Amino acid sequence: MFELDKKSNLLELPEHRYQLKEVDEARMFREFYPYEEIPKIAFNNVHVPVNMPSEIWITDTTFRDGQQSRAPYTADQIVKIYKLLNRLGGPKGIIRQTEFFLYSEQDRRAALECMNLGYDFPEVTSWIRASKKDFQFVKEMGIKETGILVSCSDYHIFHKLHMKRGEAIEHYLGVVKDCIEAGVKPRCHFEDITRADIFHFVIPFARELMKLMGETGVPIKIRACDTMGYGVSYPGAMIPRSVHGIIYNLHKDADVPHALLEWHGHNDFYRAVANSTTAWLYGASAVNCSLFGIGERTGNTPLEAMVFEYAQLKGTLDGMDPTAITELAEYYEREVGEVIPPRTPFVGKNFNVTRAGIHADGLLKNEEIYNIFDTGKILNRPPRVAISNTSGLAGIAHWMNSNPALYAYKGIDKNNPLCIYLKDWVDEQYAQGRVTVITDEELEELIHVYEKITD
Ligand SMILES: CC(C)C(=O)C(=O)O
Repeated sequence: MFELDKKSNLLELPEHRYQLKEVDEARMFREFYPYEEIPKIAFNNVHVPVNMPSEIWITDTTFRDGQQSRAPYTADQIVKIYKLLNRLGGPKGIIRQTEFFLYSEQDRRAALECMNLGYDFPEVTSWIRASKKDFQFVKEMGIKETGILVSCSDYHIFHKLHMKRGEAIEHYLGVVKDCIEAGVKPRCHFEDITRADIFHFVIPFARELMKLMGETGVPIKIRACDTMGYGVSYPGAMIPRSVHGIIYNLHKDADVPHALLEWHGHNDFYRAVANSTTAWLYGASAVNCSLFGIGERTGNTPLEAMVFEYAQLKGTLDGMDPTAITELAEYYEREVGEVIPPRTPFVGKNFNVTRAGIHADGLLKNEEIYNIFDTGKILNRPPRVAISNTSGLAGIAHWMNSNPALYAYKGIDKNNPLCIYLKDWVDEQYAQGRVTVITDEELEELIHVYEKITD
């Protein structure tokens, strides 16, 4: 286990915690991020309590972070996806908000069309340049909340903004005040929080924001952005990489209410889902996600994954309709031109396709043996078997039974002569040196041949 040397000042004395600390040079947290080496996960064995809010929900960034990493959606595509998000999130609004760019005419038209549908959820919010003019514009469009970028690591403060920490806070507070004055609720995106000085920048700044909230009576949201996907959820891991540490301290040391705390993750180290669930468990009501995880670089937390995390944690889907996930995936592949990798959980073409004969045999005897849940009922995707050299007669019979195109053969037994005919052909293929799986189309064609021979 990686341990820091004793001189490390990462363990702060409590009385120093809430004070902004000016530094002459950017603090790059080289102990964790040496750059020319793999980042390190350090442990100090500080454990914080699980404290899941009674109400948790999902917010969506498909049209913001999602669109940053791909060709823009057309307005019609946005409206179609928005409608499906509404159906997926259900009447209780488990998918509570979604955020829109408002830069181009097309962005604005799409946002207005979605608002005109009159749905309660997901609420349309915005993402704009932080200027008085743009806040006014958001207000005029009837949008009640906007995201504002408040980058919080020295990487950004020193090397992008060329400011000192105090200056950055002054600047951000000015922007937030302008937003409130324009009559729009601010959502502060704490960019790069997993490389930020939590006790000497993040907490003092969050406390200033909470003070402003007290003075104005306007709720100020804090979105903790793990911009580079460095966050970890391991017990005893050190801040600023510890997701639970960040959420716990924002709630406890800066008094940010659960309902105003949100987590935004990235998947650079394959941790986006676990980190988002951790944020819920340790006190953030909201996790920000994008459909199929489409977002900058390796992407964001996949929204569909958090639907299933929600259902598992809460023991209920709470009115969400996951069959909309299947429709969204089909729509993305058919109309949006996105290729969903076939092994992607819940949505990939093969997520519940079994290949090995022994597994297919089990699936045929009892579906539950090799299917994660009733994917037919919950996602409208019954489990399937793909045919290969290991499928066997049972696999072929299951493939026939689960193929909607072969309705006439429903209930066919593995000893039926047609199954034996197909298996002989499959065996012959592999005997001749084939290395790929057999496609549905090939087998369907062969069935037509068999029907003709036996007619
Ligand atoms: C730009 C910010 C808000 C972001 O999306 C992130 O930090 O990932």
